[in-house]
Amino acid sequence: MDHPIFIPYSPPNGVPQESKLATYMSRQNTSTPVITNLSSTFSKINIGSPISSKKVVAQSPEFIPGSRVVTNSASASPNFFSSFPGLGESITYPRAIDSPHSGTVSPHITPQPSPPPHAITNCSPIPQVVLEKPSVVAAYQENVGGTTYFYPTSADNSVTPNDTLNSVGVVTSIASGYQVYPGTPSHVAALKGRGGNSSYFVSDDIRLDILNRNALTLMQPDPEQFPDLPPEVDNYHELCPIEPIPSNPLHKAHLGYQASMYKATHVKTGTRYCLRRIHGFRLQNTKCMAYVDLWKKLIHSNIVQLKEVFTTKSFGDNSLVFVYDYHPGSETLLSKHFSPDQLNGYTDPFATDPAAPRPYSHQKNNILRYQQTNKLPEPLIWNYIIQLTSALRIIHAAGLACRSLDPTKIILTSGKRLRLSCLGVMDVIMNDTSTTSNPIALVQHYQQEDLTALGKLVLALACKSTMAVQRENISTALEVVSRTYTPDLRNLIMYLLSTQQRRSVTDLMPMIGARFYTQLDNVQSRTDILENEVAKEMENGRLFRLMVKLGTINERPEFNLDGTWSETGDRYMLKLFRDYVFHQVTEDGRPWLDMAHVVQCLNKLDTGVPEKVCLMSRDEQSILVVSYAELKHCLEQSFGEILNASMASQNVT
Ligand SMILES: Nc1ncnc2c1ncn2[C@@H]1O[C@H](COP(=O)(O)OP(=O)(O)OP(=O)(O)O)[C@@H](O)[C@H]1O
Repeated sequence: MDHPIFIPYSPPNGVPQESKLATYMSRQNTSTPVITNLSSTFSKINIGSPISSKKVVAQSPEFIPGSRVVTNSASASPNFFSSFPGLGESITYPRAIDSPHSGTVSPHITPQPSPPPHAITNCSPIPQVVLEKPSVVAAYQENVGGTTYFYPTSADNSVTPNDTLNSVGVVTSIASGYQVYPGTPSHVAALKGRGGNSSYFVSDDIRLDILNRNALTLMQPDPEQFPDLPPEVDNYHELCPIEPIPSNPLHKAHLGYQASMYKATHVKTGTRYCLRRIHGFRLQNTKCMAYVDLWKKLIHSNIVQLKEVFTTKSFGDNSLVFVYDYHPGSETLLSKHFSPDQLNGYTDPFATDPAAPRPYSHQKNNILRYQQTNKLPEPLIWNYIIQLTSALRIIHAAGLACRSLDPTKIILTSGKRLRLSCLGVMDVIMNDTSTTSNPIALVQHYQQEDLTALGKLVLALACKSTMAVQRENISTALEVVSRTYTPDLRNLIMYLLSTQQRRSVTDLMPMIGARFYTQLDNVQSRTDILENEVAKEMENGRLFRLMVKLGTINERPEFNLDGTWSETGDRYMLKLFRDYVFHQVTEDGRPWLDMAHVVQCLNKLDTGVPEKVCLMSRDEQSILVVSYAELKHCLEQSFGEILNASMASQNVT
């Protein structure tokens, strides 16, 4: 590790014994600090530092020393990887205190704004390049912000600055000396209209969506509004109704049984689940639990997984509870596409009484006008078909049937994701599969019913009316579909509604055809976008952890009864570093804010690169030249002390 170089301004030949710097030096048992004359030292070192009074060429100390030729200093601007000018070229000597922040000033700099994100993404960080073997016979040339850098390359000219040769002579890439988010990849930037964004933080739409889901996940019920909620039901507590509990007990669902939905937290794991409670239900026998076991094993991106089923008296009755994964912010297909406020002011013409004395042509025109205004885009309907058939395919393959393919039992979450939400309920409530002599034939019958239900659902979506699937409306509805959608969609519906033949979900695949590729492309593009968001947040998360360590150490009022702990030794160095990173000011004393500077410094600290940095004491009397490696050591050391002390105190208590 590099020895830090201490540069006292006054007195010239040493650091005052009582100074804070001295506390740092005295902790350096193994390394002898180099104390040197300020100006002579500055003329020798060539490092990035904010201390400068004039604009100088952008240069990154990570570029190979000695192998770089800078050709265009005038137009050079600093970039994300080299925010600061080199000390060797221009120095503002520490002055007597003359700043508005008298006594507490940070090093002065000539602020040089970071380039905009797109410019940043164009820079090439070339840290720590180690060309091991080949003799340098040619130069690789690169222009960064108007400055041309030359790098040595191998004899065959095939080695770029990012390349090195491993011991067996095979070209391999080496990673940069410190981690950094390299900017939006071009293939994601091209998806901008589809959600790509070039900021360094997660995009607004994704952020809002996640915030909303988090808020719903953490939501607690108002005890005054729900006084009857049991505090605990089986292994679940913190029950919170997902929908208003119907005051009218005659509001029935699921074959005559009232049902209600709750979000709940598992007492042991803290995971949130969705409980579907069937009120007043007595389970006659447990044979149906074999089906529950089959459902529990079914995992698919288009179904809400069933976790467990239990009976309980905690609600004051005999309730049957189905526990599912919780998908916050979901809405049913019914409320998304068939609620009155989705009908653009129209009333559903299919819902009007067919026996009403109105000429048929009038009714038909009415339907067509309504349908034209409310029509769902055909790609969206195919998107739904692909997702629903995808779920049905694995359900049927598992020897099960959905039995609840209904717009109220299909939930929709962000990204147009559909999930079947009520699986297994019918198998338990009806319990008919256990009483029949031929359960396989019964399941096959229900599978056929699933396909009919799918046909009706697609027809309802295409006509934007749940009434379109009524027996008396079907022929008109099919006519409407023929007029407004492709023959493929009509044929699919016809196939699903034709009950004479035995149908299979796999027969739908050729009907979907090449639309499957469109869907795949959309999903993969979305994955690319989300992966880029993760890449950003991964870096942000890493820097956050680093900031937590720094914040835990900096300004700690007292440690182990030592009130000066955070101001002395390693911690003093970290305090000066904190000033260097966050408290820069311009020459006229204004705060200088540059996110790129902060990110770059923290990244270098995290990795502990050998690059040196100039830290100035607040009284501006001393400058310390120290490597990031040394700072990292200080950080780890100091945080380790705090960590150990915290664990020791835990052991005591
Ligand atoms: N697994 C789940 N996670 C989160 N919310 C869900 C989940 N399943 C359903 N929901 C939500 O719970 C609410 C009620 O669902 P439910 O299946 O009872 O529909 P419904 O329209 O109330 O039907 P019904 O009138 O038959 O009860 C809906 O808003 C739905 O989005």
